[in-house]
Amino acid sequence: MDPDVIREVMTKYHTYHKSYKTSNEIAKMVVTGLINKEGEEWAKARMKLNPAFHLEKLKPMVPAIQVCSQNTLNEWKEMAAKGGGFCCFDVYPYLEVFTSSALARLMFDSTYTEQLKQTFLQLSELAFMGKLATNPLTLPGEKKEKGWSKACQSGLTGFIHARIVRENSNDVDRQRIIDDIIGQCKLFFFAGYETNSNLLTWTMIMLSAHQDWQARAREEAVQVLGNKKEITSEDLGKLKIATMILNEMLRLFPSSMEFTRLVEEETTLGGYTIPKDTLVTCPIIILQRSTEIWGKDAGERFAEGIVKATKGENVYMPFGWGPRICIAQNFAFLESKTFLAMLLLNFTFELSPTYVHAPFVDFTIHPQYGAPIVLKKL
Ligand code: HEM
Repeated sequence: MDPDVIREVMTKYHTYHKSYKTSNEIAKMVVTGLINKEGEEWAKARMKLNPAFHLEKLKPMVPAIQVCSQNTLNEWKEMAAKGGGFCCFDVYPYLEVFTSSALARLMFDSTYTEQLKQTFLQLSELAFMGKLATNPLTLPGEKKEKGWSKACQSGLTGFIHARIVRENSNDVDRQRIIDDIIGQCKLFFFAGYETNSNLLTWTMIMLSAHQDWQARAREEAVQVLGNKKEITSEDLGKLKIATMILNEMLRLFPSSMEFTRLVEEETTLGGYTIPKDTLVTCPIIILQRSTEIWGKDAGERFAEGIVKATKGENVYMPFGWGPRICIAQNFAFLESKTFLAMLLLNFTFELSPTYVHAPFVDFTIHPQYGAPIVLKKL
């Protein structure tokens, strides 16, 4: 797989379209917002959304992410207290709740209320059905999904109304704005909760297996954060070991193994003629896992950043590449680093003997049998 060919596919977004066209009704409910747009329509929508994801705009969110992290860790502390300082459980579902609650902050500036939790649960049911709906056939159970879709729609409408009222923007065509925002919210939820919980889950699994790195990351967290009550984005910027670890996790377990694009007009690529209506797949996992390119393991590879680690080559794309690169990578890092640092300050952890290493791929790469981990309160 030639990295330059992948670069070409990912960069020329007018020629290589995201291939989310489907006649399946469930998939249509799931694939909404920015990801469903092409050409000028996409460019306009992306331009509107970009500022909300600039690092400067996101920095003030760190305290709210810290509260979400603390809530999850408090639950773990309670479990540990009952077990004499130890607990053992599958961390994956808890990390999904954590990432959902952080998204609630991002989207609605709201805590993770019971009502929002219900809406997100319905959305994740829809996402699950969406994964099954990768063929054009109508699946049994679709009627139920329509019910969920309606319920999500009305749940989200409530939260958006509350925010519009709070922000006093009552002088415009509300329904149009609301429909548009709902589409984006659904997408942010689908794109954001599983990707980030996967990243944190693999990080916990791998740091359990590599205690030396866990110790290094903890030492750094203690040095940078000590007993600080409130974490800032500047603190997070100093967590170099944590950043190296997260980069390596995204190399080994990228959420998307491959990117698929649809060629709508005949074109040429890498010396080949590609006929109209062909799907082109870029399997980035092959590049990111190539021992020829990367050697055997991470070592200190990411110590001086991604450009040095890749020697400037286009071989590392966990957030995609080109104009349609992930809009929220800054948010993903703020969220993951905050949680990881707080986790390291509160617990040591190792793999449960029941853990089975079985990376499983549907839309994302996650552990097929969960992530049972033994945590010890520090
Ligand atoms: C570790 C976390 C994440 C990873 C690894 C990740 C990965 C990706 C990748 C690979 C793409 C490009 C897909 C393609 O080109 O086919 C993408 C796009 C996107 N991501 Fe993320 N993502 C993460 C977190 C998030 C979060 C938290 C959000 C929302 C809050 C989000 C929202 C989006 C959106 C809206 C797009 C579409 C951009 C466009 O088409 O212009 N992602 N993401």
